[in-house]
Amino acid sequence: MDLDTLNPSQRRAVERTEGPVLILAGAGSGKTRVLTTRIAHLIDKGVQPANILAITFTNKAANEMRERVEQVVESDTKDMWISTFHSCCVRILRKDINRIGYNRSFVIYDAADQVTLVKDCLKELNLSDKVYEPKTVISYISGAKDKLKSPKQYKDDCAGDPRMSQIADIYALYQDRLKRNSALDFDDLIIKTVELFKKNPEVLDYYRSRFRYIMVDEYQDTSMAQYEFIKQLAMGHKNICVVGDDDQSIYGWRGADIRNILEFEKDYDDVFVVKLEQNYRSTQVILDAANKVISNNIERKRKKLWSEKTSGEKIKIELAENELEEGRFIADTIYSKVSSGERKYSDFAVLYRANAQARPIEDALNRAGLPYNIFGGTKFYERKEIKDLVAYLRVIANPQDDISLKRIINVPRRGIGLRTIEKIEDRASLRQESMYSVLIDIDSNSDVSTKARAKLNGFVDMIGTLRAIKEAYPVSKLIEKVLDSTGYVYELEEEMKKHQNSMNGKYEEAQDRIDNLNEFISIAVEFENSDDENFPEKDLETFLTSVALTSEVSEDEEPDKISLMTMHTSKGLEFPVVFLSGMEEGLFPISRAIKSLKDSDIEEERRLCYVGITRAREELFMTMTERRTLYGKTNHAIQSRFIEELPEECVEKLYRNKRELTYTKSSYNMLDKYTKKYMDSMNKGSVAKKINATNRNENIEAEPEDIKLGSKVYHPKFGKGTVVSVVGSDVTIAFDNQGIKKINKEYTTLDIVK
Ligand SMILES: Nc1ncnc2c1ncn2[C@@H]1O[C@H](COP(=O)(O)OP(=O)(O)OP(=O)(O)O)[C@@H](O)[C@H]1O
Ligand SMILES: [Mg+2]
Repeated sequence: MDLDTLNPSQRRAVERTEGPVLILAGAGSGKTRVLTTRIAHLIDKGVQPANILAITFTNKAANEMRERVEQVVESDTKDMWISTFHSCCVRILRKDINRIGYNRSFVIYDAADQVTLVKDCLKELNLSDKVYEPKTVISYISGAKDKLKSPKQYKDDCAGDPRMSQIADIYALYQDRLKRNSALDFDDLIIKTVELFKKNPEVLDYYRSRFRYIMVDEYQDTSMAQYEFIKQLAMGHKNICVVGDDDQSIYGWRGADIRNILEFEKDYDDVFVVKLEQNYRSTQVILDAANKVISNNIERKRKKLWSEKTSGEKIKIELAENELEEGRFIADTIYSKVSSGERKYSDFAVLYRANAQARPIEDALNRAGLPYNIFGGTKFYERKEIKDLVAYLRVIANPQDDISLKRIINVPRRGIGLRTIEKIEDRASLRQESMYSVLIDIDSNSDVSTKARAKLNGFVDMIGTLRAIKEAYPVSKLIEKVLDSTGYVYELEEEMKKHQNSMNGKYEEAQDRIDNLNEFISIAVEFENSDDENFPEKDLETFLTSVALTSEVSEDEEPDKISLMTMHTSKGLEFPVVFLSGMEEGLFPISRAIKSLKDSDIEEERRLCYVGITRAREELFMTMTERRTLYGKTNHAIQSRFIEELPEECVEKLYRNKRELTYTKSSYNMLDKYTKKYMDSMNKGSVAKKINATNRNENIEAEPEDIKLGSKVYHPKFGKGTVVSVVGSDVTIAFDNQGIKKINKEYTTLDIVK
């Protein structure tokens, strides 16, 4: 294997195979490449592939990493685990979750199932879903889980706050219902594994001795629960290598804790730290822009990044009239570069902040006849017919799943009314059993009419028959059986016949649904034929797992297509030409971050911008509109502050000759108060801006240990000051113009004033 292609720092990180290693480096510096090479190097040295565990951020990244390793090593790598946190934990749980009282054929609930379940819990607790908005409740529950807080601990923490303590009760019931349904949500996949390891040291021991070498990519975005999981596994041998970039931490809202990466050095002794400074991805222009934008963040470790690709085209900025014109600009640009032979479609990526922005871009690409793939769109799996079919499959795999059972018990309509369903539900909760158990001996239930009982028995028989054949049939055949014996396709065909001659769109709609169901059968066939090591078994449970875990990613990966995705999804990827669309205040940075008035929220948006910019290898476009219609509302758009932050010499404004962006008094008056405040601060020149104007080059960057009582320091936002106290990492500084502030020196880069 060829280590010569690596630079000396990269090489050191590859060769240091024993003990804890931390690679902290900026975008495009070869972190992922180091991990891949390190795996190959370990195998070369004679380490068994089965002893290796590598965690990546997406399934796509996992597959790429595996392919690259397979290209360079000769041994069979089938037993090596390269996967996401979620897939890795599912594999562990499928084997042993029964030890903590769950059924091994558990189902995985997605966001929509979670909402349904929370609504059920609210009903049971007599709470209004207006007061306790399900999505809000779920985000609290998820936050608690990410911090590994049980319902009881959460309740204790919330004592004295009636609303939060009520949410703790919902959380408790929610967990209880999940368990009764033999279901896990995404957060559970991690925390139940942590619990399994805690309660069953022999299981942990098995995995500790199995995974002798652990590697984690994109470590800056691991949540506390994921962090704990890795720590459990690694604490024995401590052969753990993590790579990350604090400037790319973009999942704060999901419980990811940037401090994990900064504190790695404290948790493991004798950490071998590697910094990589050469960027191999982007031109210097792109890097300058990225470095300049991110330098506006206060909470970060300062880094230098340089590239050998010195030249490079300027960043082009387009101002379009509205989102349709923006889409057209993107389509036109791509079309002209492809038709001139300069580029191919797969060289391009169009990134956006919110999924809803994709539609006008898609429209424009469709109109121009340009091929594209959407990544991260859950659209297909969110369709009603697909969710119905998946619900059937889940009930067949695990009849305890009440949420799925309720979804399909009367779909297609078979005369089972809401009243009957409620009675069954009541009885189930009285007997503390699943609805299916109640259905099995429905004849002993005199509340339900004879007629209804007959229908319910028919349903139970059908499910029973499908359950009986599930082992004997490959999944794709089983699906055909389901579609057939439930009458699902029959109903759609009838619908088509009924509307054959009408123009109301119902005919096409039914046809579309049948097409989608057939497409789902092809997904099952693909699953049966694939040799994806993350899903070694080919049974129904594994298929459902693969659907739950991969539904974020588009399956269709034709070679030459434009990629469309959110900025979040683009992490870790690279493209020759990148468009960052919707560069507008309120969209990017997103209004939630602006309104919270917390610097840390804007900083997270800025890190996302840094991720977006650094995806580009050669050319970068940024687009914005004057007016945008989104979520049904039309608004004046204001250029994003991130565009203001770009170095002027790196930018070319394509709209310069058309019209400069100006705001009239009336358009200003239409802005919301937050945007006005931002505009005002830009016009007047905020304090921060003035202070930044002092020449930084006069100062020298301080290591945390250089900061002592009496030191004269320079802070990028607050300016010059004098240290008046140091307690651990907390430094109190009296600033010349900004009063006294307390700052954590580990998370902020200060300069010493000469
Ligand atoms: N030593 C090297 N010589 C030549 N090319 C390299 C070298 N190291 C990395 N590269 C290339 O640079 C690009 C960026 O590398 P990689 O994706 O590993 O960076 P990264 O640090 O993981 O970036 P990100 O932070 O965006 O995930 C890749 O195309 C990779 O093949
Ligand atoms: Mg990477």
